[in-house]
Amino acid sequence: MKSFVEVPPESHFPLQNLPYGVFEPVDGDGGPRIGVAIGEHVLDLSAIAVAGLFDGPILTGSDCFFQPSMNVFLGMGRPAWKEARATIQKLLSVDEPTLRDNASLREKSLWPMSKVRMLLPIVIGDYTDFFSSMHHAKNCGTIFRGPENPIPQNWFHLPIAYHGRASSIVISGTDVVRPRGQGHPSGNSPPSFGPSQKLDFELEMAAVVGPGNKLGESIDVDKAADHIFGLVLMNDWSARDIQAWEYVPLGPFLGKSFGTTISPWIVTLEALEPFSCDAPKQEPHPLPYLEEKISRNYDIPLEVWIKPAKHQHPSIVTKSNFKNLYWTLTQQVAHHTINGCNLRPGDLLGTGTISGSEDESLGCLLELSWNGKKPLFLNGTERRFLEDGDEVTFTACCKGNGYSVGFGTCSGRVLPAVP
Ligand SMILES: O=C(O)/C=C/C(=O)CC(=O)CC(=O)O
Ligand SMILES: [Ca+2]
Ligand SMILES: [Mg+2]
Repeated sequence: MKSFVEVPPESHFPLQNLPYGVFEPVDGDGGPRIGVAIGEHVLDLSAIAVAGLFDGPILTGSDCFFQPSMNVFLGMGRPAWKEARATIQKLLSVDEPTLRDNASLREKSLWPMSKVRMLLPIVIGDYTDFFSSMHHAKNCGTIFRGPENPIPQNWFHLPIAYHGRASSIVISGTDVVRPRGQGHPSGNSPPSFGPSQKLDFELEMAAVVGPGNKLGESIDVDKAADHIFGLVLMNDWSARDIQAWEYVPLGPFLGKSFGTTISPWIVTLEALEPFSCDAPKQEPHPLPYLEEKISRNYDIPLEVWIKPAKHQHPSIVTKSNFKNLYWTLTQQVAHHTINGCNLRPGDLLGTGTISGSEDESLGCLLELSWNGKKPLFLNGTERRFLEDGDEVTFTACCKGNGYSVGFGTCSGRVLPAVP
């Protein structure tokens, strides 16, 4: 499978991937539109639609690619997604002359990535964050609540989550301002107040919801995959000092809601299919509404890099994998809707921090530095939590036979707190 558009060998975006995003030209030549990444270019789907090349039964005449966000297309569901993928894959392939031999259409529709700015691809009505890595749950439980019973009893029976804040989700490349807030009182003194002293990243991925469900109805776990369009990388920036003081008994609030960063390219479940793998065995057995005929995970290697302000190069701080998750995406969707809560196209479902079992595969600094007790070294520089000027970058790339299906990067730099 090869494209007439040049794809460098290490590219995350060969013809097998075709992730979706929303971009605008940097020179101000028109507004936001939907595109698909191919090598170091973006294919403008609005230009392809204007040329009448989406000519299948569902997409002919549709306005879904004339939108400034993906939501309309997301709501159309898997038959439309399959049709679009087949059309785009054919149009970009090396033996297909339609676009390859049409210089004026290529000029209008293929943008070098250096000439575009990526935007949030979806209007996110609601954002939920799960807690689905057992290693992360165990480590956080030990740190916050003690080693006796680190994982709460409910954790093995349901995918725990909290409702996150959608308004502060930003696209990769956006700076994040260090939050201010209250921290634990020491002794008889009042709570402390000021810039967070324990700012952290959380290595997550997030599912982008396609068609939703009606209020009052629920989504069957065996049909839940049809409600998931694809995945992005997600950094759930977390202020551990604010979180530890505020979260009893209602859960995370201001320690998380000041910022969440996502990567711009949504990699579809179709593109991830070759990397699907068995999900871990669940013991105790889940209740019937969470029991699925086929329980799958994806083998997606993940990395986190930090570049301190004064460093020339970033240093790697952890290597994890999506397959470390205990609860599957489909179980998360089934659980989210079992009470009749409605999901809507464009909703974002964070997986929770993806920690593995090894010291080198932990998904946040809280775990890596064991709440600041044990420093990490970034090319000689000590880190317990994030410092101003640190740039945190996540990346993920599945290795196929002679090709990669990658996510690009999800990055953000820490700015000092407002005085
Ligand atoms: O165990 C706790 O008290 C807190 C855990 C988290 O902060 C994690 C959270 O946001 C969910 C996750 O990312 O897994
Ligand atoms: Ca989180
Ligand atoms: Mg956050």
